[in-house]
Amino acid sequence: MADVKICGISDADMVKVAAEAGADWVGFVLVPQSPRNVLGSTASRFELVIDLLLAAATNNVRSVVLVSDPEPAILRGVGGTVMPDVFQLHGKESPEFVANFRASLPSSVEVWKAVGVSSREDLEEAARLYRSADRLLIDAKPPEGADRTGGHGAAFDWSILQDWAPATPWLLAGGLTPHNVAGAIKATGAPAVDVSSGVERQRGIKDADLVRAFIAAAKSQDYEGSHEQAKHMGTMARREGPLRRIWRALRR
Ligand SMILES: O=C(O)c1ccccc1NCC(=O)[C@H](O)[C@H](O)COP(=O)(O)O
Repeated sequence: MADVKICGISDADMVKVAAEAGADWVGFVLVPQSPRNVLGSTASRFELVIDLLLAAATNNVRSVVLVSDPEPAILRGVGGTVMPDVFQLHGKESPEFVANFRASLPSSVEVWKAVGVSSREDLEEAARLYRSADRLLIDAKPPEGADRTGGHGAAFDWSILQDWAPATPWLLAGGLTPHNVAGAIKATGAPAVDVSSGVERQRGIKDADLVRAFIAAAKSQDYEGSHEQAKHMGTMARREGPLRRIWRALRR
């Protein structure tokens, strides 16, 4: 069963929704250009980040702080408050930066490196360069001229992943939705998946039913349907509770 990360959450209620639906990680974006940014611009810039990290801890779901070519002050600021379970580096961080950052943290905190790919060569290069990362997040390349590196709802050609077996654990990201995630897991063998746009009702605003539907589909791996069916599935997943969901999945 694939692990699931719901990325770009910006309020504590949605942390709870994702945790109750069975998410393995919740991600918080600290990138000012992002519509999901949770980093404030004033002296209390970490206030919301701290609230979200505490909400994740309270709801027993692992937290991922996402940064992109971060200023040292941001890393020091987060690390000096409530330590997340994971730092996800989603910019042009060099292999040396990743290795040094990894070495500076306790082993209980993971460092993930996100890479945009469009070819087999990109995948192989990422696996070779970023051996020190605890996980690779394999995403689509950002569109030409984009002001941020992720969260665009764009997929890449999954066929490049065929028989790819890197030494480093990895997650599949980019353009995943409740409708395509089960197929994506089947097609690629991804051990974990990540989503942001595909569970939003409008850019930057998460939809609780789509979050539930995505997690249910990723965990059962056999769901395909329309947007409305997906939302309905999310509602049913919420009503049924985890045992009933498992029972239904086993009966299929
Ligand atoms: O989500 C953002 O706005 C974002 C901004 C800057 C750097 C990375 C960002 N997101 C990274 C993620 O982990 C997304 O979940 C990943 O790119 C997949 O996004 P999507 O295709 O929208 O599901």
